[in-house]
Amino acid sequence: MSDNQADLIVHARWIAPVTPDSGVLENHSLVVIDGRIADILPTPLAREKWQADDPQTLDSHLLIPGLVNAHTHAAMNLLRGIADDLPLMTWLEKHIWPAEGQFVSDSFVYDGTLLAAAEMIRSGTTTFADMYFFPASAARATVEAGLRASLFCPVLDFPTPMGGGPEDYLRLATDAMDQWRHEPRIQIGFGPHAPYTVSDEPLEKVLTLAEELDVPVMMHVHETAGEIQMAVGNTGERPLTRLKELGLLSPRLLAVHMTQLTDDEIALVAETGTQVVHCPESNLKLASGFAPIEKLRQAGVNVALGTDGAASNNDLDMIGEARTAAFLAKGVSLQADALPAAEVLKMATLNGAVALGRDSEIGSLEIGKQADMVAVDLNRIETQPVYDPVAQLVYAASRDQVTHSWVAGRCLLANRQLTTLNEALLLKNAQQWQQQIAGAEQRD
Ligand SMILES: CSC[C@H]1O[C@@H](n2cnc3c(O)ncnc32)[C@H](O)[C@@H]1O
Ligand SMILES: [Zn+2]
Repeated sequence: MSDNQADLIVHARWIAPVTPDSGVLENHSLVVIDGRIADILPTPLAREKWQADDPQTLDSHLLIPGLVNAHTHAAMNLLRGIADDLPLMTWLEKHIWPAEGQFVSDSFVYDGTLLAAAEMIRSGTTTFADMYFFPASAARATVEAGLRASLFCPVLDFPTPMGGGPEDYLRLATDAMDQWRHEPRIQIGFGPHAPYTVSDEPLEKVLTLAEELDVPVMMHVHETAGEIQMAVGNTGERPLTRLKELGLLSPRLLAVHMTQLTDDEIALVAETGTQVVHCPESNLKLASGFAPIEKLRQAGVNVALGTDGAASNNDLDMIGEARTAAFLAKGVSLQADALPAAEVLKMATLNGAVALGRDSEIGSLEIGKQADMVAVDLNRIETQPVYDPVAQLVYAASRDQVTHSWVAGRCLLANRQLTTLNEALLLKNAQQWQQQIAGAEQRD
């Protein structure tokens, strides 16, 4: 027996490390020490070289890097189904913003983020990028769930339950950065909502602070044709031109949606190294348009994948989102080879980590990186037989096939059981919020 003691060993039927030249490894094992990947090697060798108290043998499973949901509004899980089948601005102005104005609070965000965390863990996400109110409550929920998050603090021109205006929002954001700077699983950034809700002066302050503090910035950009028409009507300029003039286009910016792009704008996004986050299901459901993903990729832009919030998607299922992204890219480009399965898996993992500036730690399964990974059982009627495990994951598997999840080597899902969260309590809280919110809607 070997004297190389590991904290965790996973013997997997397949491992997709999402590294440039490794493809899919068959009958390999992944070894974890102190939360990091210490070794990846053929299982017979691993059995000789390493030992662990409770090795996991997952002999019909594909092990992948934890999925990185690069854009969501986690607490909006409590608003799932409140307003459907509407275009963006009607949805926001007539339903979502009034509901948020009435109900969003510290406890709403804490309970909503915990509910979302459970859904994310059960569907293979280990890191999420969130843009929502009361980020300190979201951070508390994230730490309790054991997930990793990049929390983008809102900045808007107008008052909300969280603050009276830009000065408040900027102060709250820098306070949150200070408060969470010692928690390695939490990253805090700035989240100016959109070009149509944030004026030039606060955007200039966001840029100065983001550069000074070296943090990322996330913004909804070019989500609909209406957004462009409104900006051109009011200022004569398209929003992306304005952001360029303000100096915001850079690798620090995660531009979410980007469904309306000219070829020149695609070149500009590529030149400036701006990150794009694609949310195909939200764009489809709100009838916002289609992001030209294949053109962006061909231009060398890093494209990550996000679900957006559960009130516009209506789920936080990154496996489903990956399938939609692949099909949509093929449909929009009329090229069947657009966004192949391995590329879309990279978009859902490593590209998200790159967009968040966290790829030295997460996004792929490599020695030295954090042991953030999930196992998907392919031994189901729906995914047998297996010729290509990554194609099976993207084109045929469902999120309920995610059996195990680990963040920094800590198990958050074991045989589909949540280990950090109390499912019964989450359900009870969700139902209580529904009664309160639906009751108020009836009285209005
Ligand atoms: C400033 S906190 C986030 C803010 O964004 C709203 N929101 C959710 N989804 C979208 C979307 O697709 N486009 C624009 N704004 C969105 C959310 O309700 C919060 O108010
Ligand atoms: Zn959004």
